[in-house]
Amino acid sequence: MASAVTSINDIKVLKLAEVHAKPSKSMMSYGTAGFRGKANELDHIFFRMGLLAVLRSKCKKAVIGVMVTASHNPEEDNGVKLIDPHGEMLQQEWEVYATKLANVGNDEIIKELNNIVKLENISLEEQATIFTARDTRPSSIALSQAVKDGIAALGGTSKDFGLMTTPQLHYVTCMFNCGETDASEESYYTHFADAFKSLVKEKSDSSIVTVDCANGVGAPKLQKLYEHIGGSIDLVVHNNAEVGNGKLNENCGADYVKIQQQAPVGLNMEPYHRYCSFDGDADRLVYYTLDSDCNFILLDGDKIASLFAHHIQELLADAKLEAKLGVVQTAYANGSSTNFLKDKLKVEVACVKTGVKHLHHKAQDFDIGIYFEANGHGTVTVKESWRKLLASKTTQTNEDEANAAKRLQTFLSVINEAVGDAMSDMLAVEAILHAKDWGVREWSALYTELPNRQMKVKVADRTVIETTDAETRTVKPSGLQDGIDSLVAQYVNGRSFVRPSGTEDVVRVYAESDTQENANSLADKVSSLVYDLAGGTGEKPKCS
Ligand SMILES: CC(=O)N[C@H]1[C@@H](OP(=O)(O)O)O[C@H](CO)[C@@H](O)[C@@H]1O
Ligand SMILES: [Mg+2]
Repeated sequence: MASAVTSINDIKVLKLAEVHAKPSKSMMSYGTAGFRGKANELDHIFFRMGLLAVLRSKCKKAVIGVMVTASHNPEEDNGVKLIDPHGEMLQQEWEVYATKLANVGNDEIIKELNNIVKLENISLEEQATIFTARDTRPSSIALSQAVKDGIAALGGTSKDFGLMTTPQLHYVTCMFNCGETDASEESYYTHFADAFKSLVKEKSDSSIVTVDCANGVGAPKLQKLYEHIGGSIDLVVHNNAEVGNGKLNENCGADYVKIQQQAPVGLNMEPYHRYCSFDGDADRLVYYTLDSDCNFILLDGDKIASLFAHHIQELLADAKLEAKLGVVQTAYANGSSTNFLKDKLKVEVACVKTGVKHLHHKAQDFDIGIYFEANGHGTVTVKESWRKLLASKTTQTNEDEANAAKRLQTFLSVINEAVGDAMSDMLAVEAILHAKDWGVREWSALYTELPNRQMKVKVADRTVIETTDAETRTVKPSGLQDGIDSLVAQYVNGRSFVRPSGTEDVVRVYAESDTQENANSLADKVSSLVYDLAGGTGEKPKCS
């Protein structure tokens, strides 16, 4: 353990800050999921996030996680995010400190740190422990070291878990702070594999799942999970950089499949067989298959949320249990999924801004909150008070009701509540399909998506676009929203919105309509409008 400190050791911090010097022009902000950018421009940010994690740990008197990953971004990028004690994303007020600390000159670092200490009333005598982990990017090793240098500079202790998926680091951070002092990667596998094996005792004929791991950290970790699961499921790992020569996220992974609406590279699909994709740090999951005419069918985050809601609702009814059940989505959710949840299942649906921190927060308003981004990032949260109610139901005399309560309890234990987790969500999907004796065909028939299209527009400065109403409408630049409104009015079931990305240097355009042709055409027209009114650069984007 490092010795307690009563004031910031200026000399030590400044010496290491020189080693991890900030390029003079660099200005970055803590975005949708932490800092992201070109890996070779980020060294100072990682060092400073090590510093910040120490203050956060002292402030919360708990272990804090720091994950080194840029998720679905290209291999050349990297990123860093802090994980709060219960495995949640960093509290939003601290994102402001993170941005400030990332952008000050080296000479102002000490002032900024002292400022946070004062504002948050942090006792520097507290011990600080930080868990770190990284994805498979070549740059991640050196950038993890920069984080550890930051931790050491402020006298914190770091424990490096090495290669891990993002949800694994969330899980071990949460478990350790909940009192499981031997929380480890191994305890992650044991927990989820045991939960799955008690839900699925025998594999069914249709349970071969081919998993595209995006050539990322998900591949070796899924292999390990599979070793713990034994004979309950057949998994085939595809796009594993350890055995092939594929590049991280290149023409593969959940983001590629969702946006391109096509299979990842090298996958030969058969009608109605089961396929899914993780993203680069394995916190997103999408399923897909082919129909009998070999049309590509995507079962994305919206379909997963709908399947979860359908199943949980059934178990609640069987157990005769009341619960405030809600689903949280973003504007990217397909209109048909929202209608299905509201009109067919009669479930409350909330729409919040993009970024799981917003969804997670809102989900906690419900006894059982299911949240998913359409891209496949999501999970289920359960209120502690309601969990107790469920536990008491499992011991009631009515056997059928008690058994249904037990099934729900076990189902909830296969979910990683701390954060969306591709591996645990995949187990949850497989457990539901097994319980219902469904294949992808039955699952996909829950509702039919409205055709949609997403596009990216490059502009000189994406901050010229400002949004409101959970990012569904723009307020700046002037004329853009009016233009979008009049285009949307020309399409049957038209819907479109634009927002600056928080992880890439682009403006995202989303469009939905009655046919794919119309969705493409609306997306093209809105993209062109963004290009003209928001300072587009390079070639005008076109999807059709
Ligand atoms: C449309 C879309 O998929 N946006 C993604 C993407 O954020 P942007 O702010 O849109 O770049 O990355 C986030 C982090 O992974 C994820 O939470 C979010 O859903
Ligand atoms: Mg990710």
